[in-house]
Amino acid sequence: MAETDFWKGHGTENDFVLLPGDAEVTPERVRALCDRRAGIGGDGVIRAVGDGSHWFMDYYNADGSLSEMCGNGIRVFALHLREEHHATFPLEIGTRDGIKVLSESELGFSADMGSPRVVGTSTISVGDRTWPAVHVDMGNPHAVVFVDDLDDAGPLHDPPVHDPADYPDGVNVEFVVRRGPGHVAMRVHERGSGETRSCGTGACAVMVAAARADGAAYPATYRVDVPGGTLAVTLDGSLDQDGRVHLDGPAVIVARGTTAL
Ligand SMILES: N[C@@H](CCC[C@H](N)C(=O)O)C(=O)O
Repeated sequence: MAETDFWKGHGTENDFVLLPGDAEVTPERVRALCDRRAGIGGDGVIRAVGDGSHWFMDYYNADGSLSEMCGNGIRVFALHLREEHHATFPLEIGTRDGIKVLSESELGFSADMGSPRVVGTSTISVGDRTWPAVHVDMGNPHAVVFVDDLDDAGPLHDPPVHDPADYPDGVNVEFVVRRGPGHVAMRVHERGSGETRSCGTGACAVMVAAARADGAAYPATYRVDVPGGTLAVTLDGSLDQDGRVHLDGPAVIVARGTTAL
């Protein structure tokens, strides 16, 4: 594979390898880059496709599969564009789920994630345990499972079992506990990446499911704790009136270099 520049970054420890727009990307190359022992290591790869004024986040999961959207990745991508390409904000970024607008914030960056869709209910199983799940579409698919304790789901070495009729393209599964009013904590098993330290779209799905269950008054902001840190998620209006979700959190670049992987 031809040598290419790379950057490594994370948002609440959901970590990504960033590549320039002319880098060749194949599923094999994504897997090699994301390998935590033989590669750089990451939950996904982001290719920065653009011409200096229009940008597209070309996102891949660690197993080489595509996803429509990545909420933590888009903040890291925004930081990369500011540092390496002099991008100014607010900034429109294209994704497979359409255009997202990124703004600078006290925490780092805030992303307008659009209007969520609560599709219905489903079930999720791990081992001999089965829970009801709320199906939330954030552009990518999520199953939100309220549990008594975050350890209830066990070590999550294998993907939780979902109903393929509800999720024909697979699903990201969030296990959630309540910590207090407007405050939840979650673990996530990501489609294509396994258990990760955070998931931005997952935090949005969790907030939407929790606020809906709480009968929250809008705008509502929830603190969402993840193993890798804390995110703030705001729903600016009711779901019936196409309220939009805003995801706010940190972004960090930790390394840059070249790789022939
Ligand atoms: N970690 C991401 C979500 C990445 C995509 C996901 N695994 C999928 O396949 O939909 C986030 O921060 O949102």
